[in-house]
Amino acid sequence: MKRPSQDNGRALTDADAETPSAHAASVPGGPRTADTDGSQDRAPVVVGTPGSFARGVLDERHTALIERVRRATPYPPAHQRALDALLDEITKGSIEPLDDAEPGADRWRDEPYYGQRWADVPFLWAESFFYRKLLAALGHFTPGPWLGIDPFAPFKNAELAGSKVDDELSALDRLPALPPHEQDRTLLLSSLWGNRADLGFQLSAGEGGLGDRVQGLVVDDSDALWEILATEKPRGPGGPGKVCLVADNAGPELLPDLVLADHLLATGRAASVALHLKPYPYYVSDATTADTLACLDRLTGASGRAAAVGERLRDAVGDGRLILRSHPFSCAPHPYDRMPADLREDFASATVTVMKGDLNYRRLVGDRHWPATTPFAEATAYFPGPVAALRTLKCDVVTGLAPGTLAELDAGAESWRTSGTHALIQVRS
Ligand SMILES: O=P(O)(O)OC[C@H]1O[C@](O)(CO)[C@@H](O)[C@@H]1O
Repeated sequence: MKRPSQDNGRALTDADAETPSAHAASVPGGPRTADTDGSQDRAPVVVGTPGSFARGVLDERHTALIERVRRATPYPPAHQRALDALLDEITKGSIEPLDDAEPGADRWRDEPYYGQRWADVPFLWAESFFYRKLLAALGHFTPGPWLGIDPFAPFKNAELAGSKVDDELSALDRLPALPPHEQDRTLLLSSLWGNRADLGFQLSAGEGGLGDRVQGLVVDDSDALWEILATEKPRGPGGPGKVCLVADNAGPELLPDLVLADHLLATGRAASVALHLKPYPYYVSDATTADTLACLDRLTGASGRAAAVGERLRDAVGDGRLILRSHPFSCAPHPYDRMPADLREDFASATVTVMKGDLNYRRLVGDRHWPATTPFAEATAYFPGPVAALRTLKCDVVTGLAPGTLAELDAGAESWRTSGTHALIQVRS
């Protein structure tokens, strides 16, 4: 795999990345090359035919996930039967609405896709509704003994307890030896690459595990992000403002996100950080409030600098500088251009909103077949304030690539869009 040599005029050097080689994990269907197919430009991604990336997610990841969930927790017969019915529906049937008795079913009542084949509807909608139906099958919202039980908790807990996390937390002790700008960059990249810790993605990574990450970023607008956050800029009367950090995965991704949040607070880049979490378990490992509290415990239970970060963050929750939010729209099956007014106001009042991960990226740019060279600013023009995307590439959708970068990527490993080996930092000021 050749490395892209430049993007937006910036050299793609990245001393912090692990390795220059890319061993691409195989992704069913491989990438769509919509930019060479004018008829697909800007069309929403639909699940589509066998061989497409999206279809592979539905046919392979979702079916595998049902079996993993079933094995991880001893569910009673009614739940087992509901899982069987869901498996049957997604493999052979058409989309059935939620049962009228399901708590919160009214939120989904007016969706337009019931009765259609799963293959024929927007990918974003199909994935989101699958997770909602999985929770319904397991009684997650139904008053009773299974209310609020997270079916993904066994996987999340195992990952958070792992020794890889110990290593990453102890690496924080080496941070003070770096000059300030390198501390900034190390923590930003650690949050970015933490996005590979996505349990849904790992379901299809195969026995070889995740491919090696590629040195350098396909787009690196990090200077623009630090510029937005610059402490020496003239400030409003209240000094530094609020940063919205829209979290993605729990555990090994959320930990570096929390460390970054602490760094923004401690260095005066932010007076407060609003951490947007999922209101319920979603996309396997997406972070909820419970996952955040588990990460805070993991930090405070560590030694050295990690423990100090954990204590500071606990204090920050206590005095309102770290604000935990879980807006219902965070689990909605729609792009952010349909966000409700209260969420829009939250993002509009932030110095910058940092969107973590692949799904947030898809929702930010609308999960469309954009030509990959479409400016990121164009795809996010509707967003109510400065916005940054920190994402490893795990789906077909991408914007903001320089033509030369795109040509180099297309000449390399076929799966660069979906293998999680490449990453980007994009900013719209
Ligand atoms: O955790 P992330 O980075 O949002 O990724 C979610 C994953 O799920 C997908 O939406 C497909 O299941 C991919 O885009 C991505 O691999």
